[in-house]
Parts: sequence; structure tokens; C-alpha cells
Amino acid sequence: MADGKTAGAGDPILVVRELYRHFGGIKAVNGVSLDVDRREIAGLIGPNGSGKSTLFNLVSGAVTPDRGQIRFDGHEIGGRKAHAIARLGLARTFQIPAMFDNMSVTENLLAAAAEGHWQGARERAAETLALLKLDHVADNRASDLSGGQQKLLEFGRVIMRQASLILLDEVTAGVHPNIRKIILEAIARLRERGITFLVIEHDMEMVRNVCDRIIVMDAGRVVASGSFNDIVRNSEVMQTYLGRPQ
Ligand SMILES: Nc1ncnc2c1ncn2[C@@H]1O[C@H](COP(=O)(O)OP(=O)(O)OP(=O)(O)O)[C@@H](O)[C@H]1O
Repeated sequence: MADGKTAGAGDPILVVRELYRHFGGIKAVNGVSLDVDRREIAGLIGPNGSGKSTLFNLVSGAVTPDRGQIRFDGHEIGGRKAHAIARLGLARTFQIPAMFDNMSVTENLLAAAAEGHWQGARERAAETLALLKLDHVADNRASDLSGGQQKLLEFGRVIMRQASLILLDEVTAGVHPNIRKIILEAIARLRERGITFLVIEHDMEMVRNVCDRIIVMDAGRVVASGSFNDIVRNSEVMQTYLGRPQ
């Protein structure tokens, strides 16, 4: 379906309708409608400049929509402040990890919990360290981690916020295959616990392996939505939007 809605969708956690955000003459998001179902792992793909990051910014409250609706877990959140949206249970990563360089890995996780739910934070930090295989660097300063480990820590900080919907922005870009594997396994485990994911990804291997459904954007619009196989079979999408042969 070209509008990004799920076929027979039951209970979407995120509903976006006719969303617009232009920057001067640039139609960054130009009439996007999509649903993300609870416990789904939805992939958002599209060429550079197609509007994926702007859509994340709109949903997470970093950018205000010109018009349109964004409904998260029953709340209309379009135009609300980022911290208010985060408090409702929506968390995101950034392309450049956001962390406290001078604090240890564990302290960074605890600081993220302190921004949201403190209850059980120490136990959750220990679980998160194990999930992301960061135990051996728990006491290291964040600034001393490798780039890949910093991406894991960024993901860990998001996990600590106990969100019900997590937006991941190219979380596996440029990381070592071992770290990618840790991230993919963590996503699968967290989904088993009921967490929903919307992920921006350029890595088609990751998209194929973890996403239940793929939403394709081009020039500020959703141009296709379906399973990996549906998308790959759609030669127009593959050639025009992804520049790949079928
Ligand atoms: N704050 C802004 N001011 C002006 N133009 C912007 C702003 N944010 C995004 N744009 C423009 O909006 C368009 C969509 O950009 P966006 O970053 O959302 O695309 P994207 O699909 O995430 O691209 P990429 O894969 O390169 O990250 C681009 O033309 C971009 O230059």
C-alpha cells in the first residue's frame, strides 16, 4: 500500500495523517500518512533528502508540523514539546550519539533513567549492560569507548527510558559486524518484551533481517509499504528510489 498503512491494522501505536513540514521552498515532509502497529519493527528507507529524519523530528517533537496529525498511544502529539512526548513513552536515537563524555558507561545509563523512570534503575542498568554486551566497559568513560560502543551506549540510554516506541536513526551505520549483531539481537529481544520500533536504515541486510514491514519515502512522501519481498519485487521502487537492480 502506497500510503504506509498496514493491511488490516489492529491497534497502531503510531498514527500519522497528512503530515506536512516545509523549510522555505523545500518540501521535506509533504503529506505523509502511516501507521506503526504495536510490537512491530517497521523500517523507514529512502534516498538522501527524502524526509526520513524530518519525519523522526516531527514525531519526536524536535520540529513542529505545518499541519497534519500525529497520534501516539492515544495522544495527539503533533506540535508538543520533545520532553512531553518522551514522557509519554517515545524515545529516539540520533545519528551522532548523545551522551555525557566524562561519565562512565553505567553513569550514562543511570542518567538516562533519571530523565524518566528511576524505579529499578540500577537493576535495569545491569540488564542493559548485559543485553548490549557492555559489561566489560561498564566503568570506562564514555569518551574512551569506540565509535561502535558509543552507538551501543546511545541505544542503551534509550532502553533505560522504558519507552514503548523507539525510533532508531541509522543505528547500525558504519559499525563493526559484531556490534551490528548485538544491536539486532537486542532489538529482537526488546520487541519480545512488547516494544515497538521504527528504524531509519540504509543497510538493506538489516532491513531484510529485522523489519516486519518497510515504508519507502521519496521527496517527502510515502511511496511504498510492504514486506521486504514486496519492496524488492517493486522494480520501480528498487530502481528509481534505491538505485539498485532487482
Ligand atoms: N532544518 C532544516 N532547514 C532547512 N532544510 C531542511 C532542514 N531539515 C531538513 N531539511 C531539508 O529537508 C529535506 C529532507 O531532509 P531529511 O534530513 O529529512 O532527509 P533524510 O531522508 O533523512 O536524508 P538522509 O538520509 O540524508 O539523512 C532535505 O532537502 C533537507 O536539506
